[in-house]
Amino acid sequence: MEAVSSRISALSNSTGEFQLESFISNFSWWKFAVTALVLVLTYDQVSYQINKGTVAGPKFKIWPIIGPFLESLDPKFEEYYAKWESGPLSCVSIFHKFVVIASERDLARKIFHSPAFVKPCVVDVARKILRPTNWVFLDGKAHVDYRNGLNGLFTKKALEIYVPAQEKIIDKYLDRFVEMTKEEPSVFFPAFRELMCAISLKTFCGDYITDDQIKHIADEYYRVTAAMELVNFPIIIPYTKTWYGQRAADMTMKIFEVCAQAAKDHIAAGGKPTCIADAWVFLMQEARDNKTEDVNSKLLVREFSNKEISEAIFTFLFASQDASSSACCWLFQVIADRPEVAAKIRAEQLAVRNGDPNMPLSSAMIDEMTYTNMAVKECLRYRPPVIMVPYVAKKAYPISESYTVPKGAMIIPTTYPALHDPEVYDDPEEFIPERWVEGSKASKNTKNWLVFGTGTHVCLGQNYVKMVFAALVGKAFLFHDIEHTITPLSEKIKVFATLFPQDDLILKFKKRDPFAPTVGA
Ligand code: HEM
Repeated sequence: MEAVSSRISALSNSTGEFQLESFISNFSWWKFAVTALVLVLTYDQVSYQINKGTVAGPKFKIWPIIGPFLESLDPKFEEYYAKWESGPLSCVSIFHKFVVIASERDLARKIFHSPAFVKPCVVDVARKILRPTNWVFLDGKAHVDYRNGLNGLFTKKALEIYVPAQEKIIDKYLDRFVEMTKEEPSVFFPAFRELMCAISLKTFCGDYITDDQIKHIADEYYRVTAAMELVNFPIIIPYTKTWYGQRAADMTMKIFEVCAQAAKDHIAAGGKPTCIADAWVFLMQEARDNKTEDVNSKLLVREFSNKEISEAIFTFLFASQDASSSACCWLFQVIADRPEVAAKIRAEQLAVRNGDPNMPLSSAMIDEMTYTNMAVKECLRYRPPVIMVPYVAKKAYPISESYTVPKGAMIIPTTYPALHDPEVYDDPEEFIPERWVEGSKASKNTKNWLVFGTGTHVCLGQNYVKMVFAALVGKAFLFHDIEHTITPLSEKIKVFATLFPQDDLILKFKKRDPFAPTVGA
């Protein structure tokens, strides 16, 4: 009996081996490749279905593996808009990245306010460009503590210190714009990027940074923006976009390091703060000498190295440059197209200077510019520079009763839909500064005001932004006639990290008598 069964098993073994052998010998490479491909494609579609769950999105990944990668290289505002309209939560999958987009106000707010589940998501290459040691990559308590230490640089008292340096730069560039467009109108997208960069750099580094360095950084900075594409090769290869971006960032941080040391020398010699670098060193000194009662300032008690200060200042430039350039383009376009708004701004600018147009700017004066501030606020609502803020789920995140964002997925709160909500803003597609008068529906519904995000990562520079823009457009329109050449693309929106007019904004600046009657007020 045993002999029979062992023969049978030997036979079946040898048959099995024979079948396996012939299977392997018949299994050519192309069959292997096809099988592997089918498995990968099936896995890609199945994991997409599992992640997608109940949220809106294509039934299948129409482009297997890559998803809408090609569209992401040239993003269109209309495509984003269609996505937001497709449901309160919608999704896309690009390569291995699964992305959930929240277009409803309360869902967006919930994400901003869920630091236990989510943290800001930067493209992989950002860690290399901003350096892994940078404070922006801190999470939880470490982030809150570091950030509280920086708050002192953006208080009302601190912002006041930076106004004279900002005014000098504003005046210089406004004169340059007149000269630049003496013969004919010019495209202003690059000019406004340079202006924004110059204002930031003067605010951050005061007179420690030279005009040549400002020009050089402004010229090179676009390489940093260009390097931050959604999908990047994980290694920085020489002469690619990411390589140029990293070089531009390193060059800028080196300049900031030298400025940080100059600020330390200035404050040590008893100098008064004039810029952010000074203010930081000054607060550090006060904390060290135990001269401050402010709990947040006490967080600055340790010695921050020049490298650390330079990295943090670079994050201010990084956070501000694209968003501020976008806001600047829309503000000038929108006001130049509306003579009645320009007229009100001019009248107010003369009034806050008590009829003396040459009175230097101050933060108290900027506070008094009620209408100008409303125009700035309305422009930030009408064309919010940042329309989506990418976060990543640190763990499975139950965002609604029916949907849990999978761990590792990107989760993106939007700002645009809340800022164009017709229930809060009548005629949301119209630019109406008056909607912000005190006590109005718009100003009471603060939950919709997502221009600067909300929660633990809310924009550190938001008060700074409002002050700079009120100061800038105030002076620009008081002293200039600004003509906008309207083209069929002026109102069309281009996405380049933030939003811009598709024709890159064509303007002409002409000096005007600040006492000239304001037509249309
Ligand atoms: C119009 C101009 C600006 C807009 C629309 C804007 C908008 C934003 C938004 C939406 C966020 C994300 C907030 C969140 O996740 O809740 C942010 C973060 C940030 N912004 Fe701004 N920003 C502007 C200019 C600036 C400027 C001028 C500075 C600095 C001088 C700045 C510094 C920062 C920093 C440091 C963060 C990160 C804060 C953190 O992670 O704790 N921003 N900004």
